[in-house]
Amino acid sequence: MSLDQKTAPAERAEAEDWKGRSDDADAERTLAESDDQASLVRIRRRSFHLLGWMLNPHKRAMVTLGAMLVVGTLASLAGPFLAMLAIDHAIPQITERGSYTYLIWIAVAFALISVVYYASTRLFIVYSAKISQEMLARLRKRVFRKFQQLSVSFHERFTSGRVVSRQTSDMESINELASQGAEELIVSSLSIVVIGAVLAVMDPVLALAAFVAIPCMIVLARWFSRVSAIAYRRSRETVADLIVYFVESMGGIKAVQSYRREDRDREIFHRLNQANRYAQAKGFKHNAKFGGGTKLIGNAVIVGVLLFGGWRVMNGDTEIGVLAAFVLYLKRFFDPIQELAMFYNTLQSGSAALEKLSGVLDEPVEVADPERPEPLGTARGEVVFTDVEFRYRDDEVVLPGLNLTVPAGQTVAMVGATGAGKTTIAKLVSRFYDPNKGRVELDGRDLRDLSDEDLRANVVLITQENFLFDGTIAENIELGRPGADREEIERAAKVVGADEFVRDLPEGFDTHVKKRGGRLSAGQRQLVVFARAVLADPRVLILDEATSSLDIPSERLVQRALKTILADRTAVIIAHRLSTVEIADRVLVLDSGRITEDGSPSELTAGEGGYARLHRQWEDSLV
Ligand SMILES: Nc1ncnc2c1ncn2[C@@H]1O[C@H](COP(=O)(O)OP(=O)(O)OP(=O)(O)O)[C@@H](O)[C@H]1O
Repeated sequence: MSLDQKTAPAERAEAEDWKGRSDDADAERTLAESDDQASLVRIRRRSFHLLGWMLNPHKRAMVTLGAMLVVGTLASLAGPFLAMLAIDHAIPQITERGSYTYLIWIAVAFALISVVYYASTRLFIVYSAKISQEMLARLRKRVFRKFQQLSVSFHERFTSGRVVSRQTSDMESINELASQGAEELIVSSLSIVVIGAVLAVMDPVLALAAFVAIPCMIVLARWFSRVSAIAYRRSRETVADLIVYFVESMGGIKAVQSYRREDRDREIFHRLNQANRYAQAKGFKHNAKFGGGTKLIGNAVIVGVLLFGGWRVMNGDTEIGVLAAFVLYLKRFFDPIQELAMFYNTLQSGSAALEKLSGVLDEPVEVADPERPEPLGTARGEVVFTDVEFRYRDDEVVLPGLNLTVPAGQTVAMVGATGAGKTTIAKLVSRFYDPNKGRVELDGRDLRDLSDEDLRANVVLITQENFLFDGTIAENIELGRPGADREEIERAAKVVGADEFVRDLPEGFDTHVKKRGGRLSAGQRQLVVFARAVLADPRVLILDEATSSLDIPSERLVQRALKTILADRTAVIIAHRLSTVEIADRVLVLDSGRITEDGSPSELTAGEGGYARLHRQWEDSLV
């Protein structure tokens, strides 16, 4: 993990594959430079597809919600019109004939419309929130599932910070778009059209005078959309950088503290924080200019309309109630224009988030389950590599053409210098990756043709990571074979010698291991993982440096247990400690992805090869 300042830009470049069009300026520039119109079209189509998937289950509800919104908006717009009727028609009836009937009808209509407005707004808010939250929960679930399916290679390339940012800031942008954006769009557009029409009908000349301001508003709105899009994008980028850095830094907190990187990390975080602050401040500055500008234009129009309208009233060209309604409507006419420009931002960030999330969902699952898996049942455990060539993405070739047969039941130890390719072989047997060329087979079946279920039931990899999940020791062991009873769990623990330390714990097998097993020592965690593997009872067991955190007595204990555990299954042991190698039937020495020595431990020890040399050095060290 890199905690360096360069992390963010490097990651941004990495993120290109599943970025949205507007994830960052660099990405956008890359697309623009290559004039990759096809990519743009593909990304847009991908986003629309995702949007369609999100909206599909709610189509009917959306129509109902739209109707509620239209009713609510129309009801809210009725006020000034009723005021006009009251001033121009109802009040003259009182003054001329002493009749209050017209005014009472207007008051009743106003009360009814208010009730309609209240009911429709309330229903709209409750149901739109329900639907948007359902939509988001469904999307989050799908994205989570996708992240689970994506291969180890994906997660090795994309840091957890990026993944977290997809599930947080991107979801938030979509939430904003779904919960406020759509409402703003409908209410604002409807208000502009309805008010414009009402004004034009009430007094076309006065309306024309008021509409002179529209081009100014459009120019201002276009300026705002342009500058705020840049500021918005910058603030989103900086928020994402903050999340990424925070997650990465906290993920490596032990290393940060032990290497005293706190000051440096604080400095980097401070810089990212400042960048975010400036980006946000810039956005607010634009908002202030735009908000103030629209108000200024709106008020200038109202002043103009008052003067011109007053003159028209004096000349008897229009009614005073019409002028009052005009003034009331004009305010509501310009506010939506302002809201539409703001909506543009929500739309921008929402669609960028959609693009990125649709990219994640589109990411090919490199190690995919076959469409029609070959049934395996219980395997014998023969593992065969045939002409296997492998490289990590575009890096150098790690395995140039490996041929290896491990007969069922054999215990093979792999030794070799750091970087020789031992772990890579283990990952290929566990199918965390597929070979670029050649085949890896289990009992004559290509691993690519096996269902994930069959593969995981038959092949188990134990690494030195010793990952324990949040839960009790018993629950962690039970993961090996879900549904196993307590007796089986305790027996598995006994086989690897884990029962002793477990019994010393206050709650025995029901002791909570805390986050990632933090309650246990590294060696204890390893024993729990071993017990889990014993319970799983796979045909092929791969141990990658799996005993490295055990102390000598525990290792001896596990080694004794290993003899029992490995007795009737195929095993591949990767070990730096030669004591572990001793129990193997066969030793492979690896160098740059090639097998340079292959034989029983005694044969190789007796020879003159690299293994014999290593073995002598090891014996000398023991002395
Ligand atoms: N995820 C990865 N992405 C790119 N290259 C990788 C990756 N993992 C390993 N490599 C490279 O592949 C080569 C083989 O690595 P591997 O982990 O298989 O070696 P190893 O023999 O297990 O080493 P060690 O004994 O240190 O664990 C190394 O050159 C390493 O840099």
